[in-house]
Amino acid sequence: MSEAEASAVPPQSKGSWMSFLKSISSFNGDLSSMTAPAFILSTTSLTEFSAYWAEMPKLLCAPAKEKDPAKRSMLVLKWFLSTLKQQYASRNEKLGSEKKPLNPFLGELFLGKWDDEAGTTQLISEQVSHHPPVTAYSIWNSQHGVRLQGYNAQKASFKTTINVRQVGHAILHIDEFDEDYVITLPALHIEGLIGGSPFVELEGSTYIVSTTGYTSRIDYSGRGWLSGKKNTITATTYPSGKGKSKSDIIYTAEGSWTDKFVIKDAKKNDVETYNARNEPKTKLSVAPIEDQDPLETRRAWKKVAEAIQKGDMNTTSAEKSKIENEQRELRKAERAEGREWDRTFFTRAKTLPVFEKLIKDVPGGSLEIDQTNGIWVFDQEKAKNAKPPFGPLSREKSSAQ
Ligand SMILES: CC(C)CCC[C@@H](C)[C@H]1CC[C@H]2[C@@H]3CC=C4C[C@@H](O)CC[C@]4(C)[C@H]3CC[C@]12C
Repeated sequence: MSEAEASAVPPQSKGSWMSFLKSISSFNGDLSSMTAPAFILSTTSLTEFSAYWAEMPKLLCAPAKEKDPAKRSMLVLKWFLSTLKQQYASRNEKLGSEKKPLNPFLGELFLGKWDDEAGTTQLISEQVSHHPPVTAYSIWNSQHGVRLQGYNAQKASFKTTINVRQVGHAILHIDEFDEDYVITLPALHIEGLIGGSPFVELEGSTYIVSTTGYTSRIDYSGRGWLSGKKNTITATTYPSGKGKSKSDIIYTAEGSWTDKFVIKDAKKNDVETYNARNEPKTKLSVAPIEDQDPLETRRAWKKVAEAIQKGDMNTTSAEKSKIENEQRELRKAERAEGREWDRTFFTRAKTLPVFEKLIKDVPGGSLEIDQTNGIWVFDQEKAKNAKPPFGPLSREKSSAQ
């Protein structure tokens, strides 16, 4: 980096930033094992990221009201594209750069709900694995009969920058039509590392494959690519399955996932426009910390978050160590008793039939069970029986009255 180039690295952190950059050029792929300088640490744990899927509940629920399956797949595409800005650019916008999230402990929970014109939309997010780190979530709106569930892990590699491939998927279910949409997750890399203000750029392609017989493919590109513009997306929706042709495109989407995009039909008429800058978000409500269970993320990480906020690295690492030691003890006890940590809301499944069926339409798509410590599904029984203060279901009831 030239002297003249602007740097977001605080003067007193220059040295630690340089050694951090050096250390990642030889790291082993486990993002959680990376140690980073204080100014780049986030006070938010990855379990909270699941909320990005539904900060605009209206868009998530919109497909459930559409009778035509082709239009429904277009509305699912619109909702998916609308989540990208929250997922991949919101820390940037709020904090000035991407930051290193807290690495969730096994069993960590994040519970909340959105109340707005779409009714109540519930969120349950749980860290279902620590080695490798895997976060599972279930998001549902009973009034509209939509349910989203999924889980994800990250595989990182270093080649000029941090490159991250996401392992995992999301599945959207619409009750009214008893249909499913399997959603794959984009690969990303980090830009702006040298200057100390990292941000995410998406790359490659992802798919939304549906039991209705329509597939959307989304292509991501950035500055160095054909379009030359950052955060570019182009997508097409086409019929899938035997005897169908991918070139029989029924919808296209084009634009930017942080700005505007347009969806057109086969006759090139605009059918939907979206402006990420204007779209109103609904605030997620989370129980006050004192009412939360000790497994809930904001309660569990409170002291660490406060120490990070103050820039107090000694307390940060002391409080982090407390959590890590406690976790080590728990694992030790489980091993000694020959059992495994009982996840609060999710269970391991042997197979995932819908996924296996639909993923055939995704080039190279597979469950990669070995990368996620299993197949994770939301367990309705566990959720029903969850005792307060977990009771997101009881929280749902009390709020509906
Ligand atoms: C910022 C630099 C210094 C450190 C790198 C931090 C890494 C661990 C961060 C940067 C961007 C982050 C990703 C940003 C967005 C998402 C989408 C979400 O649905 C799952 C987690 C996932 C995939 C994050 C995983 C962790 C991540 C890859």
